Amino acid sequence: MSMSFLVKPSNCHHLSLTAMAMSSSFCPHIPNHLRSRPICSFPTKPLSLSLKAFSSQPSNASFTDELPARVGFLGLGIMGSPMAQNLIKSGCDVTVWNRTKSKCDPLISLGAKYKPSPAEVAASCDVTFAMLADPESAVDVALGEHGAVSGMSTGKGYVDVSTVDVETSKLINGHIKATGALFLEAPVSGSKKPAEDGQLIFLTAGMQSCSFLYVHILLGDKSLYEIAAPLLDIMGKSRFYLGEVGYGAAMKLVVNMIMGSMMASFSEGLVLTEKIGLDPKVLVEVVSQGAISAPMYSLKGPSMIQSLYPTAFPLKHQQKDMRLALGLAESVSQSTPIAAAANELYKVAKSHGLSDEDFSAVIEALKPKLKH
Ligand SMILES: NC(=O)C1=CN([C@@H]2O[C@H](COP(=O)(O)OP(=O)(O)OC[C@H]3O[C@@H](n4cnc5c(N)ncnc54)[C@H](OP(=O)(O)O)[C@@H]3O)[C@@H](O)[C@H]2O)C=CC1
Ligand SMILES: O=CC(=O)O
Repeated sequence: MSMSFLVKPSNCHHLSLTAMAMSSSFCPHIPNHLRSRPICSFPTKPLSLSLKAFSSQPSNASFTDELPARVGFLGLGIMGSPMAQNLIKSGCDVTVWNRTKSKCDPLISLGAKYKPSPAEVAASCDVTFAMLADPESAVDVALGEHGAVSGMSTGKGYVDVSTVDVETSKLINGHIKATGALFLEAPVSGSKKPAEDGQLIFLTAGMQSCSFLYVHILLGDKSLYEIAAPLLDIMGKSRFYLGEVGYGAAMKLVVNMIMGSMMASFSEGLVLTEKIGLDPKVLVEVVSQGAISAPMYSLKGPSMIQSLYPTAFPLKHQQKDMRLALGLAESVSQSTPIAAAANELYKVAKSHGLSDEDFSAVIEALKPKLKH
């Protein structure tokens, strides 16, 4: 039997841990030069076990009223821009960076500072957020040349809110913590509108594990979660702390695996309704009144019927999440046949040039004539 504890280390002797680097070796996007580096440091003695049982729970309480003085934001796409905007509007001192510099301009007009690299943002801020497209870009921005890690040091924190796989999150965690800084993974549930409205749901985790015989010990504390809490509360409506790094990423992938399958199934219902001569608008109405009602169907159904897919959540990201969720299921030999079938539909949609449309464009993969 394995048990989990929160461990509060009271001393800071550091130990390089290569096991995590090895665990990342099956991650094809991880650059070779990072695979062999010792990537993780953590306090080793004395391990003063506080023995507080590990738990996951939603929280709405703020741990502190104080906002971190300087906040960095890397990645200003559909999600990153409104999230950073909400921080600026709430009075935070925000410094931004984006690969395509022009996306920084609207935020600079709102009062944000600009630095020309992730390293310089991290070096000039107390807490730096990253909202990148996928595992490859999250690794590039954190660990690449002039990446955020080069600007991190003791007393700083890095919060990765991108949707990535468990191995990527652990890899970035290891490199950030090796600088003496703190790491929190905090992917979000909620799309463009919830990001604009400050209504996101954060799925966070920041500890790391170590096994002694049959005892599974969690190392680290929740301090970055507590420091970042007021910022998360500006951008979101709720936050969950799920313990060990990887559980936030995994929860997000499970949620999006369900969402991707739901959208594929809804798409089949809409095209079948139309084909048999029923009005798909009525289907949307019927669904909205019953037990399978979901905001997503009511929100996206009417535009799907008109073959319109204004992008809130790009289809390429939904397919990425299906792929990563299937990998997660594979890692524990769990059968997920519905998600696997849905993933095929997203792949077909991508092959027809629908990657940058909203993920509801997956319905086009079911039509004899594709929109594009
Ligand atoms: N949109 C949504 O509804 C939601 C998205 N998510 C997740 O949030 C993350 C961001 O999504 P979203 O904002 O929609 O995506 P976008 O595609 O709009 O933005 C992606 C961001 O990543 C940057 N980027 C991509 N590749 C690289 C790279 N190689 N190096 C540096 N920067 C790079 C882009 O920079 P550039 O501008 O230069 O291209 C951009 O800032 C994804 O992981 C997604 O799965 C989570 C919840 C909801
Ligand atoms: O990841 C997408 C979302 O809507 O959540």
